[in-house]
Amino acid sequence: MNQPSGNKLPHVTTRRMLDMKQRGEKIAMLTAYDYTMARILDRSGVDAILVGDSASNVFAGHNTTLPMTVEEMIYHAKAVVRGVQAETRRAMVIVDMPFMSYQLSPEDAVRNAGKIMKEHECDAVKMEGGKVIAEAVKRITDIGIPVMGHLGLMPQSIYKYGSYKVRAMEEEEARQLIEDAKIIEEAGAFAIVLEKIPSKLAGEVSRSLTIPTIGIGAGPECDGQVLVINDMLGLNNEFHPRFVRRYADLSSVIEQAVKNYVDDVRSNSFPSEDESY
Ligand SMILES: Nc1nc(=O)c2c([nH]1)NC[C@@H]1CN(c3ccc(C(=O)N[C@@H](CCC(=O)O)C(=O)O)cc3)CN21
Ligand SMILES: CC(C)C(=O)C(=O)O
Ligand SMILES: [Mg+2]
Repeated sequence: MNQPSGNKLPHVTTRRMLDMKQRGEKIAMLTAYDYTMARILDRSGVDAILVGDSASNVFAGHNTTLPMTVEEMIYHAKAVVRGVQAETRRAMVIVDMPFMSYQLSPEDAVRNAGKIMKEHECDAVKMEGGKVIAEAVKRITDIGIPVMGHLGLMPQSIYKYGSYKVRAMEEEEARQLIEDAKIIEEAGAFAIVLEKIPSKLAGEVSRSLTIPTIGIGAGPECDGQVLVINDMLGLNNEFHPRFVRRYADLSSVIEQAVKNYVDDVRSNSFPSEDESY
């Protein structure tokens, strides 16, 4: 059935993600921040595209994700949604709620989640935290907005941790994480990102939940994986923690192409007659 707007719903839905977990099919997610990249990702068959607040680092050049605003997230999300709509709209588009857009109160969280959902046609929002944000997660899912959780290393809390080291290495924090995962599932989340925690713990959490876990630096026992697109394409080679697998070396490709262009301009070999009117 066609939507009244003429826009299609995504092929991958929260329901489909749950089915994938039950069938043991892994979920492949990547981040994107713009139209061009979103088109390529959707065409390539990725299951979900995360408009991450990592845009703060890789797009805007900040040191942390904290400066990102709701308006900036919406700007990126709109571009990404246009990208998947230009393709088959297969992938789900999930948008990170930025720092301080859901921590203040459940009311504020609902307002901001609603704003993010209303301004474009993304499919879900993502929020970092356990017990503390459970009420907000429940309120947001209750009004019909799918929520993805995010536990383990939570970059919006980096000033509390003081480093990007592996989380939940100790018994107490691991126990807390298992409990938080359960709480976020019960609050209504459809999936949970597990960032930079031991594989064994991620496996335990994945088996204890009905909803899928999406890991980043959390080992092979998660129900899916996510990476920042710039990292996996080798666009910023300075950032290379062990959980990043580099599938391309695009920074070298771009550097060489730009060098060639600069040489061609300087030597007057670009543009040619064919490239002129
Ligand atoms: N480009 C990029 N990729 C990411 O995965 C990412 C972002 N940015 N920004 C938001 C968060 C922050 N994330 C991070 C940041 C650092 C490490 C990390 O492993 N850093 C150091 C180790 C730090 C330590 O052990 O003290 C490293 O090995 O590079 C991991 C995830 C994940 N997210
Ligand atoms: C690393 C992923 C999970 C994320 O939250 C982001 O890109 O902002
Ligand atoms: Mg994020």
